[in-house]
Amino acid sequence: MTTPAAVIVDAAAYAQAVEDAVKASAAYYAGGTSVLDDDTYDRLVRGIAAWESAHPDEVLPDSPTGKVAGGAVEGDVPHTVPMLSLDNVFSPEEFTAWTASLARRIGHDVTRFDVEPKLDGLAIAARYTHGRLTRLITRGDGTAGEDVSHAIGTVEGLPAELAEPVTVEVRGEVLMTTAQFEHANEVRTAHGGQPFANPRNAAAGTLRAKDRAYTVPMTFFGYALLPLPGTEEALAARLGEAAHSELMARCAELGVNTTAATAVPGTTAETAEQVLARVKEIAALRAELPFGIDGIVVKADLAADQEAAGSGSRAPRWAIAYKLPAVEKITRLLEVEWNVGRTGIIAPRAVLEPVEIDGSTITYATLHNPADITRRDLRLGDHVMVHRAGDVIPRVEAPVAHLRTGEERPIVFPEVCPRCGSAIDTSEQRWRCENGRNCHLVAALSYAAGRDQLDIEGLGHTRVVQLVEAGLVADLADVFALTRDQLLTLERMGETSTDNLLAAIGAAKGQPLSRVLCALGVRGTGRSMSRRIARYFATMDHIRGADAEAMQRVEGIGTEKAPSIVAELTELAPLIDRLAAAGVNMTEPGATPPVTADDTDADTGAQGAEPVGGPLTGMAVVVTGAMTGPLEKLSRNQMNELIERAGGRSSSSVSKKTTLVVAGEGAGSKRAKAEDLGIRLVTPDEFATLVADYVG
Ligand SMILES: NC(=O)c1ccc[n+]([C@@H]2O[C@H](COP(=O)([O-])OP(=O)(O)OC[C@H]3O[C@@H](n4cnc5c(N)ncnc54)[C@H](O)[C@@H]3O)[C@@H](O)[C@H]2O)c1
Ligand SMILES: [Zn+2]
Repeated sequence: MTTPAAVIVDAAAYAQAVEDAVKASAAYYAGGTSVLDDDTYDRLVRGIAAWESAHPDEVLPDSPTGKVAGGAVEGDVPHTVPMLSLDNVFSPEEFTAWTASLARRIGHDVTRFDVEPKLDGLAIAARYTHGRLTRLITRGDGTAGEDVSHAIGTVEGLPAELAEPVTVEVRGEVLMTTAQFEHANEVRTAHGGQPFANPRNAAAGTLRAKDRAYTVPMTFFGYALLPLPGTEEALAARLGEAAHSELMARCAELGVNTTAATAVPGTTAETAEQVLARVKEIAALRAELPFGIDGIVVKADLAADQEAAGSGSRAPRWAIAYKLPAVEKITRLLEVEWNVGRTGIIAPRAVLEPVEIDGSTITYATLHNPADITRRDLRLGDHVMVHRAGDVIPRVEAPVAHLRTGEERPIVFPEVCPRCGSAIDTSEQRWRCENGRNCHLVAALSYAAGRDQLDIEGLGHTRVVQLVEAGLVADLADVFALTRDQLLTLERMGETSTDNLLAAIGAAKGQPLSRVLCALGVRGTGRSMSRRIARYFATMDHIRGADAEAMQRVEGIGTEKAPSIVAELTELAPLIDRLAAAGVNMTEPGATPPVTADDTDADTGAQGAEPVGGPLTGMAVVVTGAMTGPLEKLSRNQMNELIERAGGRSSSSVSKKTTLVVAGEGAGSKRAKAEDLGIRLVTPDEFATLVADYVG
């Protein structure tokens, strides 16, 4: 489950890797500003360890291996008992091997195990004198830590006063819950500071910061309880003999927060199998926990077993961290897309430089809502911490602000609905298209009525919204059923505009099949594809009769597109029937249906659709510049329709395959390219003469 170690090829690369790791580690523990994500750091250290085991004589004194905190941290407050790190296992096999070696070391199977979540924060020692919290100390290098008593009062779960006036040290993890992290970044950016990349970094940076103008809460979970020099003798003896599970219960009695209060309480287990079953359970709950965990800690429960196992300089031998795959990686935020959901919610989505997290390549991540983007101070081009756990949709945790170059750009929020163009309701955190559930309908109808489709003048966006809101249309066929009386009930709809609109709707019924097809908005069939399909099949009946194989005979439709077009047309069948019943034209002028196998040899079938004998037969034509003369009023789409009626193929770019370029006034680069390639050029007037029989 781990990513491979970084490959170190020589001594110079090794020295560089050591330097990089120590630097990253120092930044990580000091203020949570490492340039590496944990997975990358761990890979680097595994690479260093691999090189060192092959070159044991060349190990550098600075090497992070075998040291608490990679040797990058120091402290001046000595610990009574070292605060160590933990060794890792990554699989059930490695775990079972660990239990076996521990059994060998202590001379019998471990009597009982504790299984606890491995909280992803920082270790801290909290000293209580006669029940009062007097000192907070970081882990440091394990022997001595740093005094961070200034943080007393900001850590939930670590009471100022215990339930009993005892002198003890509580050890545990300080972290930020997801909610605390969000809050911390909000407060921080509001004060002009830079956001933290993730909760772990936020806890590290916050714990060590002194004299902040603001305080942000953190949370503590205890996982050890031990005597101090001032502890009453009997109590010290009891603590020294107690099993870990008993100490945890004692912690809770004293008023200290422990994992007992969470969805993943520490439990005990008798066998390695039971431990592994519990590991699975905790791993499955990981994605839903309100705080981060990076593994499961397994400990020998009994003090006697722990004592028999002893400790190394970096880690105890009676405990192990069963690591879970990394759920966070650093990558770049390339773009933000705005998608409109079924209910009209407009949700931002991050487009990322692809990054692999736990075996999956992540390209998109949710950003929740616009306020969230502002709160996180995210910018395009930012390095971002991306989080993905289980099957939950990946999310952008925060920018990695200390990696900014100054080239980052602000994220532009949409001013109108990106789908239907209506206004956006921004009164809630989640923005919503004012058309709500009708957004899709408004977009679909506006598109169908557009100039290049049914070209219904007077049926612009505002009018469509009005019709939909009045409940007069629920699909395209309803437009053709509108009555004069219905239209007259609408606001700002006088007699003249009503009659004009009805006339335009009437005229739209005569549009060629290619435009009717385009108006249906079948995915993968824009203007030119709709024309090709319509010219090939000539009638809607033939189009609907085509299976995927027949559909593929149309130029540009491959094995992927064909079935989806066929399927969508089947879905649209009731709508198409109603359109036809309303008198909408379903044939393509000038095209002849393909000859089918029923009529003649199957072999000739494919040729059937090519319009025969037009003046542009076999030609690839590009139109550029402004049209004049008889062609003046034609839009580019209408020009393309004309070309295809006359037997040619229309294209928007000039290439070696182009046979003719119609260059009007103001033609620029396309004309120049045609000249370069020696392609035949004609003026709009010459072209109009050439296709005279097909104009209008
Ligand atoms: N990104 C970076 O640049 C960078 C640099 C250095 C270290 N790191 C990360 O830090 C980790 C190694 O450092 P480490 O030694 O601080 O921690 P560790 O992951 O090796 O584990 C030891 C720590 O686990 C914690 N812990 C959580 N729950 C516990 C429980 N129930 N019982 C006991 N301990 C518990 C304690 O703080 C303890 O000190 C690695 O995962 C590494 O990726 C990252
Ligand atoms: Zn909309």
